[in-house]
Amino acid sequence: MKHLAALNKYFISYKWRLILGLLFTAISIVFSVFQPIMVRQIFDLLSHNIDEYRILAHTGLVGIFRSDFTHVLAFYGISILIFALLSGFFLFLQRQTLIVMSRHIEYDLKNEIYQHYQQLDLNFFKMHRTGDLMSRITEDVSRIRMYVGPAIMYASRTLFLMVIIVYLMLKVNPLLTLYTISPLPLLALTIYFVNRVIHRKSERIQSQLSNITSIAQESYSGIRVIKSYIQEDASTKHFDEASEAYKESSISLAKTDALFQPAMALMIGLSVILTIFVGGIQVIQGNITVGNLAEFVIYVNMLMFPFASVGMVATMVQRAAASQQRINEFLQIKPEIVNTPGAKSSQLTGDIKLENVSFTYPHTGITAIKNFNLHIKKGEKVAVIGRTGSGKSTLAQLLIRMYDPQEGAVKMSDKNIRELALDGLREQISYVPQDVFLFSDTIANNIRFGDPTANIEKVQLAARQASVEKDILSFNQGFETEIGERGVTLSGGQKQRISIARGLIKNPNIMIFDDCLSAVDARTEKEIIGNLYAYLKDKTAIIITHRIFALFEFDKIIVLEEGRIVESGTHEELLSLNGYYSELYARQQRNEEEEVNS
Ligand SMILES: Nc1ncnc2c1ncn2[C@@H]1O[C@H](COP(=O)(O)OP(=O)(O)OP(=O)(O)O)[C@@H](O)[C@H]1O
Repeated sequence: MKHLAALNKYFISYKWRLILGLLFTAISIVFSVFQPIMVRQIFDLLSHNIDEYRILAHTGLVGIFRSDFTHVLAFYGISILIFALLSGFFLFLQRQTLIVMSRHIEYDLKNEIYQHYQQLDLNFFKMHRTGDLMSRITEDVSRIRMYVGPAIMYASRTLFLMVIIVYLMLKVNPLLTLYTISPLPLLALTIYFVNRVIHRKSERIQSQLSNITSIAQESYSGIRVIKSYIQEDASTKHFDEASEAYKESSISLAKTDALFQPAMALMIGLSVILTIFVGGIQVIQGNITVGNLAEFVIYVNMLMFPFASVGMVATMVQRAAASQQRINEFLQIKPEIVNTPGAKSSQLTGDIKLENVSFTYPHTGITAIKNFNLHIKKGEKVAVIGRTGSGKSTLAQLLIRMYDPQEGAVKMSDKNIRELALDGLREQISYVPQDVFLFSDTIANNIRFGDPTANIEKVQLAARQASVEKDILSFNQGFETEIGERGVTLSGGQKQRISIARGLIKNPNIMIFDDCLSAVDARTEKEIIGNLYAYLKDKTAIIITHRIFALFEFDKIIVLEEGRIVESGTHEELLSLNGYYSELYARQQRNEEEEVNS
């Protein structure tokens, strides 16, 4: 329960809605208890006057009596209707305040979690599954909403109703009150336990449903692999099994659900019988009137649902507490990569130094960069080459401060990047990652992601520089073509070049390309490199690659192995070393010759 205290700040910011909601609840209940009081008065009026009516029945006065009585009954009927309308109106206002408040809190909480996710660093995302992140922002927040809305509404209604009705009942007859309300706690308890069973079954169904969804999703995205390995039947069988389990659980839940309403009706019936039985004796003994008995029967009915909701509210609160605990776990995680106190933005010229840098991935213990020293001067073009897993991408991640090294310093324009404002640093570096990620949006907007203020001419220029403009114009809708699930499927090379265009449009002083030409053919690669020459003229560029770009004149080429620089120099210098670089170059030359010959 203590976890729910985290929500108090929302109750404080929506205090007026909460207070008004509770006030409307109380007013609606006050109007609703007029109905049993009036019914009692009608019954009493009837039973007092019935003898008089019998006496007058054979005289001419009966007509006058009947017409007067009809007027009285009509008055009561209209009054009951007016009070019911007033009670309903305030019930409407109660929902408008409390339920609307719960929607606002749901919205704020989702935003708070989403914003927090945006602040957290890569390490957090490596350590938690996407499904887990999603379920906390969707399912857990929905459960919190049930607590901040319906649970508060039902609980306050039950409380007000109980206080008022029990007070009115006690005024009439304490003994009958005791008999009437004694089955109610039992009802609340029964509903609580039935609800727990329903909840447990629903949880199982929910997880089976998400299992079915992921099986389906995986098989749609992997449909080419499934078809080429002729695994359609196996895939269908897998889906069938998951569906069967889901069906069984759903039927079992339906059975429990079917018990719920009859159990409630039985409880209400038993309470009404008890009230009529004990109340009837009290009427015969002259302790209460027939009107009181009718009044009590209505009270019992009025108390039933609120009491049944006590069980539901208890379950809602328990579930919300568990969800809030899960949400708090994430909200309490502090990002590790943050602005250090006094961090300032500073203009970066493109001078980069790595001094004795060592970096170990915290959750795997893999040391990807070891005692690394490198100086890249302003405007230099540097190629980083090395076997897979040698630490090339890690080096790029350290430069844009996705991680902080455990030892040594990364300096830009002679300032440790830890002392620079994080946004300012990342704004001045364009990083084109190895794994292309494009959003389900238009091509233009995907490129514009690098510079949201860019006009279409700038977008077109970036696409031209990345040698993808022709491809884009070949689509019917050109730059406005939607990509992603519902749009055009792009080839691997097209995606890579759009990703490059996104990096180029940003136009900063420092560019990092992380193996982002692997999916383009040799001719396109030459074209892009030709364009890049002019573009990168005054910029510092780090090009991580598996392939040697002999055409590009790098100021420096470094070869990494197990997180260390093992070779460094110009193209000619490295060739003369007869090491990894010259071996890679010879292999590449052979492949190219074979391609030409074939
Ligand atoms: N996020 C991560 N968490 C833990 N270990 C990682 C992570 N990323 C990379 N590593 C490990 O660090 C080492 C260096 O990886 P890195 O991605 O920097 O190599 P790379 O040279 O870029 O490889 P490739 O050319 O295949 O992209 C590898 O052993 C890899 O398994």
